[in-house]
Amino acid sequence: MREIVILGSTGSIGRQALDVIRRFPGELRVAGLAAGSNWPLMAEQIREFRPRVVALAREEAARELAQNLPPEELPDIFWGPGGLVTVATAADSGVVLNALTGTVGLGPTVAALEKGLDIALANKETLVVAGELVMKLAREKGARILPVDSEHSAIWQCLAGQPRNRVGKIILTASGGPFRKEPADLSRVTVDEALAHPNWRMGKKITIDSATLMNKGLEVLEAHWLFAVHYDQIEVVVHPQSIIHSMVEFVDGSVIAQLSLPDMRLPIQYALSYPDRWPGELPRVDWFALGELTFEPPDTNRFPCLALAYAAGRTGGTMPAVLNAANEVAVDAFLAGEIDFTTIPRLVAGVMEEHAVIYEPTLDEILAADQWARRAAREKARG
Ligand SMILES: NC(=O)C1=CN([C@@H]2O[C@H](COP(=O)(O)OP(=O)(O)OC[C@H]3O[C@@H](n4cnc5c(N)ncnc54)[C@H](OP(=O)(O)O)[C@@H]3O)[C@@H](O)[C@H]2O)C=CC1
Ligand SMILES: CC(=O)[C@@H](O)[C@H](O)COP(=O)(O)O
Ligand SMILES: [Mn+2]
Repeated sequence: MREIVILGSTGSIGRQALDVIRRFPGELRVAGLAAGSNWPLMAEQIREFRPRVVALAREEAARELAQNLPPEELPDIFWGPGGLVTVATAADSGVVLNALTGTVGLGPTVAALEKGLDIALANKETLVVAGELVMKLAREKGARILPVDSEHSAIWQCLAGQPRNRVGKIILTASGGPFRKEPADLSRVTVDEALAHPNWRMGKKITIDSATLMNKGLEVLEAHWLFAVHYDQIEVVVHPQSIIHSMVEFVDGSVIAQLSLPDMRLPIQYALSYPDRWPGELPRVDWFALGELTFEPPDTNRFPCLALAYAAGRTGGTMPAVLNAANEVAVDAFLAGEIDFTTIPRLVAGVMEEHAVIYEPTLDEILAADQWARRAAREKARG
């Protein structure tokens, strides 16, 4: 029986992970859960999955949770960043699934790795912000980082059994988002339009990132760290159907791709079953109903965030943390109706231009750069 801790259990990935666990009661059991403010859903999850330990973002939410569960069903309840770390390190073995959104995912990832625990990583911001430190820590502690992001799960599967020094390039597929072709003027798109992803139902932050193509940019950095490939070896190809989740081209010109219907339960399940594959009833590709699979280059004039992410990755040091933090603030401001869609890349670029990069930063220097970028981005968002 594999013990699973889920950080972000009330979110899109967290809920789908619990659905996977529900399907494999003989293989997986929930040891701990953590979430932000959604205590009513957390209460339901506790009743069904009986974790030993849980955490919420704030003390008031934790109190509400405790008051709304019968004493015999009460797990140990914690809160705040410390609570996240307590839950992340609650098991002595098994897998910690990090499905938190944003930089808040970094602290518990580091804590779990320090303890030598394997991480199933959906929270791409962890690697964007501190990829070098996180990968080094995982190597030192003998812990595995199991990719959950669909593209990185695909690449991981394509690389299985292949010589790592024979990779020519990684081809990251992108849906292109809801504004791939239109409208011509992106400054007037609404929040609802930006949240209408053509293929995936996800949390708000990643859905806006998909619409700006920042999601693909963050995934370029994530691939760089996970698979130790240079930025010149990572190509983004727009594939609007989201059936091919990514590909690897080897030095002899052969290309291996991973295909499936767009359903995150598959990469989640693979990370939790690895190195095995478990039989299941997730929807299958119907080849004759599929229609065309098409490919086109990304338009970086229309979507400058992709180029900004490559630039931040190539610069290195604290720049990726600044890119990520400025983007988090910009996305929040767009969702709150404070800035328009085209201001997101302009704001991120402006903050990056003002940043004095620290190379080979410590974790504290990365966190300080993150805080600086948030302040700078908030000022710009206020105009
Ligand atoms: N959704 C998807 O299909 C995919 C997501 N990813 C990545 O996975 C991660 C999660 O995405 P997604 O599931 O869509 O996001 P959601 O917004 O749906 O869920 C985020 C989760 O994090 C919790 N959370 C937020 N802030 C805090 C905090 N301060 N302390 C504790 N918990 C907190 C939320 O709790 P609450 O709701 O209770 O506030 C929620 O459980 C992101 O990094 C995303 O980029 C990657 C590939 C696909
Ligand atoms: C499901 C998943 O992994 C998302 O990151 C997805 O890739 C978003 O789609 P885009 O290709 O539009 O960014
Ligand atoms: Mn992805």
